[in-house]
Amino acid sequence: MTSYDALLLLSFGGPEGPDDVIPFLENVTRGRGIPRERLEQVGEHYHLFGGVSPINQQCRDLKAAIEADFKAGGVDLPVYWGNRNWDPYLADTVRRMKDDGIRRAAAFVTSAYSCYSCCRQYLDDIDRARAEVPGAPEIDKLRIYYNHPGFVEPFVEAARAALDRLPAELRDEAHLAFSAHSVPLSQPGQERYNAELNDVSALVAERAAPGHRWALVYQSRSGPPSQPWLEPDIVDHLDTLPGQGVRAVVNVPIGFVSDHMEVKYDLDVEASNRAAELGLAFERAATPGHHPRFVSMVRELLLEREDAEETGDGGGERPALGALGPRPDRCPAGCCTRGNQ
Ligand SMILES: CC1=C(CCC(=O)O)c2cc3nc(cc4[nH]c(cc5[nH]c(cc1n2)c(C)c5CCC(=O)O)c(CCC(=O)O)c4C)C(CCC(=O)O)=C3C
Ligand SMILES: [Fe+2]
Repeated sequence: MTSYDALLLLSFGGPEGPDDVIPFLENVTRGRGIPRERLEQVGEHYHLFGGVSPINQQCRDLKAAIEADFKAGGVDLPVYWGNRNWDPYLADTVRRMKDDGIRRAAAFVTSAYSCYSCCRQYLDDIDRARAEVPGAPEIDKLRIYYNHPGFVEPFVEAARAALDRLPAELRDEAHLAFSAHSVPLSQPGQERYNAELNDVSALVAERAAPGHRWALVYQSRSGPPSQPWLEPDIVDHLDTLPGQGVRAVVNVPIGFVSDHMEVKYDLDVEASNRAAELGLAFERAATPGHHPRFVSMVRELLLEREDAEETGDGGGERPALGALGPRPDRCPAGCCTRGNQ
């Protein structure tokens, strides 16, 4: 028996053709003070890929994999999918869930960390969508999972695979550059975000490439230059490496769940081109995507939540690797808002 009657996959959304690009970017940046030139630049990244972001197909693949895993694991729940910034918009999905008679859903968000953009903003999305739909189901976000074995293990495997793709004579000395989406230093939760990223990067480095040098760096910053964001940027970081005798780099996009546009352009085009200019061998590790271990984590998080409800506390096993321990089962009121890290 489960106390939930559906799983909601909640994601960012992305354009699916050239005409979607600008309206999508306007949705993402509404009220956020991102310079117009930056929007046009980012629009060009999407146009290089025919105006199609990979993220929606990745959500379809993940949804199908979760459905298959639920079926095999004896969890008899429908899976719905809704986005913050593009069709299927969350409010439309919530309306459909209500029409289907769903009363209480658990939400799995395609973002693994704590910070305003990663967590609170999705909670706000849920509140806003529910407010638009009278009689909307209750929707509970599952816990933050950046240090869950189901997130860490696929990265360890992917980092090893990327190392193996390097020329054999450079493999043993390769430098690991872990990267995550930058956020403004003014963003609530950024210190915690940085600490979580450091913790899990250390873990993946130690397991995939013990003894190798590594660094946590950032990418995809978008604010005006006057505004401080988390640094260093991956491209600036690459520039420093040849001077330190580094000849090969494995880039692990530890901040992301799937190979979406920030990975396909900012890493596979921009960072990879800079590495080539610098004469560095460069391999980018895959993100979890719909890796079976990542997919089974979704079921484990759901069952863990149900178990906690039955026993009336956060008890039971809550797997978490690294030094920081599991995040609270439910985000405390005000987490990742100003004044609360
Ligand atoms: C922390 C974080 C994650 C990771 C957590 C998570 O996954 O949620 C993330 C993911 C993503 N970011 C994405 C795309 C964009 N993010 C932008 C802008 C911004 N991101 C920010 C932060 C993050 N973003 C911030 C602080 C901004 C500034 C505006 C604001 O304060 O909100 C912009 C505007 C243009 C620009 O880049 O300036 C775009 C197009 C896509 C979709 C890619 C695709 O289409 O495949 C994904 C998954
Ligand atoms: Fe973003």
